[in-house]
Amino acid sequence: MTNDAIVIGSGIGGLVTATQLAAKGAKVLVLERYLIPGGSAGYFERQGYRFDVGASMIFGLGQNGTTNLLTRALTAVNVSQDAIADPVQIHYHLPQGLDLKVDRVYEKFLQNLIAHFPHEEKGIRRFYDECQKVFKCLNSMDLLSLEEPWYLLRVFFQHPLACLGLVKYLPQNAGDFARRYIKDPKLLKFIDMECYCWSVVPSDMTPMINAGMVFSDRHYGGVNYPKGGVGQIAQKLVEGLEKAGGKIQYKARVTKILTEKGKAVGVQLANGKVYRGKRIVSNATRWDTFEQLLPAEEMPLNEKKWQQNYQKSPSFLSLHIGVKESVLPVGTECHHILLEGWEKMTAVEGTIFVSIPTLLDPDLAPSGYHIIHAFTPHWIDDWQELSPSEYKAKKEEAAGRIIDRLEKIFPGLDAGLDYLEVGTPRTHRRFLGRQDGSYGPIPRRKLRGLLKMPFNRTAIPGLYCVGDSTFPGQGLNAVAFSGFACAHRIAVDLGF
Ligand SMILES: NC(=O)c1ccc[n+]([C@@H]2O[C@H](COP(=O)([O-])OP(=O)(O)OC[C@H]3O[C@@H](n4cnc5c(N)ncnc54)[C@H](O)[C@@H]3O)[C@@H](O)[C@H]2O)c1
Ligand SMILES: CC(C)=CCC/C(C)=C/C=C/C(C)=C/C=C/C(C)=C/C=C/C=C(C)/C=C/C=C(C)/C=C/C=C(\C)CCC=C(C)C
Repeated sequence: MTNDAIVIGSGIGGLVTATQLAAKGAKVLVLERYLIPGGSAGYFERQGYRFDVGASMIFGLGQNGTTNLLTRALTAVNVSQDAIADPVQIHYHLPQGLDLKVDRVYEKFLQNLIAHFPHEEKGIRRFYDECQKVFKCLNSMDLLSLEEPWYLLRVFFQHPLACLGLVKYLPQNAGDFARRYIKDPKLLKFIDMECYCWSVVPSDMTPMINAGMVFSDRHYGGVNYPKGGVGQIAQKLVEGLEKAGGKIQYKARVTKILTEKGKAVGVQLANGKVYRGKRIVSNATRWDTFEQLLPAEEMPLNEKKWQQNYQKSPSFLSLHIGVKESVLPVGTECHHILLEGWEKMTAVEGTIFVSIPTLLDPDLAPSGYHIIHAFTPHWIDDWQELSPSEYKAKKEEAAGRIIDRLEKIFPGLDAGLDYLEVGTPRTHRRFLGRQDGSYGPIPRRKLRGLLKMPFNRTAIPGLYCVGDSTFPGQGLNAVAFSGFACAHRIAVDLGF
């Protein structure tokens, strides 16, 4: 029997699409090139440590509202994931002595920020309260496919004010609101960093809808770490997928999307095997989908336009560190951002991101040790055409520079090292299957909010895209939304 849907890739976007469809009774096959599911939300194990490969700050595992999309995706296929609440989203170590913690409690966070900028109290409250308005609109309604007119009609009648609110915010960026309410240049730099650390662009280019989600959900459902590591989310989704009758194959690299009379009808694997499906879903990036899996010279016009609007963000240099527990004083927070000069915020090796998951789940490391995952932006071009010894030496030098800088917040780090593995943009390309190891698409210039971000259907009938190069972009909870929307649209198209 032909598959109802074939999903290329088992990132969170692909798995949410697959589980949603399987839960509705569709026959689903997921094809994953790697050995385990999860993509950027995967993991690897070395010497008793379980390291997260990418995603480390997890939204969407809350219990209430409608925006807890990871919890909802798991529940839909009768599985669940224990989550550990993170009391502080980020501890910022920023230039000009701006040392600040983003507390889970909204008012406490505002007070911490206002203490640094008492003259801007009004502006601070107006900006973050505006973000809360976006979130309240989203968190009041079922989140499904915006390409499905009956759904739009239904939510509009159920929640007219929330819908009109979202229509207002869709074409706007967070920076537009920040500059309207706030004047202090240092505070505006801080708002840029608040956006940059998850959207990889400053506030002027960060869609207001996404800022509303992140800046509010962290105080609502909160940032929660999945017990057992980030990789557990994908493992659980696969368990649910299989319970619901869906299938997944690993080491199954799709090299071609097959079309007949312009319609997507199946896929071909690297080993030549062909699978046919009524609908094909690509969880590979749009660049991979339209340049590698389909003939680049036949790229649809709207994809060319998308590439004119969005470019690949840099990749990351990642240090996966095992360290003696004595290096981290009691009370250290799980996530840190380090930047010494504002002008370096978006530069290569400018901002350093740090995640220490063992502070929340000690079982991820041998007893007496912690995991520190430190990462900083890097472009693949700087890592190409190196001999193996040059590559190794370049990794060691870069790791040395990062560790030196981290000594400022974790004195004794170097002396306390137990394990170090360095990942480069090449590592991300190879193991996560992402073109140039990119973290995802970023606007080439200031765009109108999310208006230019495509939904799931593509110009090729029968082919859908899901994941971070579809609306609303990067983030596990964001790609989970894209998965819900994609499955909804396909289910309607197939009459489920
Ligand atoms: N929160 C964080 O700290 C953080 C950090 C890094 C990444 N992320 C997020 O993770 C999300 C990624 O989710 P996603 O769903 O878009 O995708 P993904 O990139 O995680 O997963 C895509 C999957 O498709 C597979 N794949 C790619 N090409 C294939 C092919 N030809 N054949 C078979 N399999 C193939 C890959 O191996 C991978 O498993 C992004 O939104 C990113 O922002 C978050
Ligand atoms: C009817 C009418 C008239 C109308 C209608 C309208 C409507 C309905 C609309 C709607 C819309 C919607 C639904 C939307 C949605 C959205 C969403 C869901 C969104 C989401 C988002 C999310 C996000 C963005 C997230 C993100 C996150 C991230 C990215 C994170 C990351 C992180 C990192 C990287 C960090 C790290 C750090 C350290 C470590 C320190």
